[in-house]
Amino acid sequence: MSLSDATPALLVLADGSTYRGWSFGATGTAIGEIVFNTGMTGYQEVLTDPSYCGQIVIFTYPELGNTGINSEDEESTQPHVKGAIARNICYKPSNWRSTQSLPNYLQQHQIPGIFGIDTRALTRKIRTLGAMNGGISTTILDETELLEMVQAAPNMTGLNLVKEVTTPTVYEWLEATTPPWEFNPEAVTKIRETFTVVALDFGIKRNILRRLASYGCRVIVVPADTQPEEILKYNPDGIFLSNGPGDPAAVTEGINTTRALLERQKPMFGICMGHQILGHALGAETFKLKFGHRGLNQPAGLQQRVEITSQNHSFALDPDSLPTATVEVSHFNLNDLTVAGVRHKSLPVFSVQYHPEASPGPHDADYLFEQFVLKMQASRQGTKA
Ligand SMILES: NC(=O)CC[C@H](N)C(=O)O
Repeated sequence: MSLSDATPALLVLADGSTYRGWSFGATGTAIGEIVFNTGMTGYQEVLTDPSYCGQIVIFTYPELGNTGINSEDEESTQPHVKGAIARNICYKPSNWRSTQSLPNYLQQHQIPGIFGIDTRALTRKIRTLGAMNGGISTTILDETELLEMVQAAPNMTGLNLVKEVTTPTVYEWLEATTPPWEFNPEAVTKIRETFTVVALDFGIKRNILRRLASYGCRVIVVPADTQPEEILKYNPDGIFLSNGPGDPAAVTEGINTTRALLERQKPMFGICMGHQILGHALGAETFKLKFGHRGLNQPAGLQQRVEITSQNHSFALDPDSLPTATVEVSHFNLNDLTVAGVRHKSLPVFSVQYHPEASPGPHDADYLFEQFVLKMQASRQGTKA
C-alpha cells in the first residue's frame, strides 16, 4: 500500500459537520466517540491502550506513523481504538525497531483511518462543543447516511466497556522493564522483597504491569468481575485497580468488589479508571468532562509540587461528592483544577487520575509505584508508610 493507492474517506460528526479526506488502514465504517490526543509521540501505545476502546482518536501531532510499529510498544494484545484521524501519515517508516507500517497495522486489525484532515480545526471544534460521536467511512460516502448511523450510536455516558477488554482468565505477570529502558534504577534496586499484588483488570496497560514488576511485585491479573473472596485466596499484599474504557459509574461489579476489599484494609492503588472506581467505592461520584484530557503534558500537583503527567480520560471525580471525613485530594489537574489524585486519610489506599507508568509520556510520577510498594512493606511489618 502506498499513498498513490489512497481512496476517499468521509468523517461525519454527530452535529452534522463533515470532513473529506483519504483512507488509511482498513476499509469500512467505524462509529465511536471522537476524542483528541495532543501527544507528540507514542501513537502505538495510544492505539493499543484498552482505555480507548469505543473511541476514534484525532492525533493532533501532524505526522503519524514515521517510526512504524514494533513488537515492544504494544500496551495490550491488540489495538482498541475504533478508528484514527490524522493530518498526514507515513507509509515508509524509518526506525531500527520497526517491523510494519502504521497503515498496514491498522489494515491487519480492521481499523479504518482517515488522513488529510485539518486536525487543528477539528480539535478546536471538539474543544468548543465537547467530545461527541462521529463516524469515518470508506464505503459510505453519503453524508446523510453516515450521519444517521452516527446519531443512532450509543452515548459513552452509562456504557460499561470493561467486559470487552478485561482478561477472560487469570494470569501472572513477572516481567520487569528491561535494563536498557529502566529509567529509575536506583529506586527499583532499593526494593529487595517480593510482593504479591492482585490487579483487577478493567483494561490494564502492560507498562503498569512492568513497572509493578520492576518494583518487586508478582502481579496476579484477574478478570474485572472476580469476587472479593477469590481475590483474597491469593493472600495479596496489595490490590491494584487498573485503567480501563467507558463510564466508571457503570462498572458496578468492580465498585462493589473494591468496596468489599476496602474493609480488609490492605494497601490499594488505583490508576485512571481504577482511581474513579475507588472513588465510587468510597462514596464519591464521577462526571463527564467536556472533552477530557489526553496527552503527555498535563500538569498535576498540589501547592508547590508539580508533576508533568500522561493522561487519557473523559470522566473525573466530583470534588463536592468526596467524603472528606475519610478522603483527601492529593493532586489537582493544574490546567482546570479537576481532581487528579486522592488518598485515604487512615488506610494505605490512594489513586491517581493520570498514568504514572507513562508509555507514552514523562516519568515524573513513577515514584507512585514505589509508594505503593512501601505501603505493602509497612503493612507486612505492621507499621505505617
Ligand atoms: N484511562 C482510563 O482508565 C480512562 C478511564 C475512563 N474510561 C475515562 O475515560 O475517564
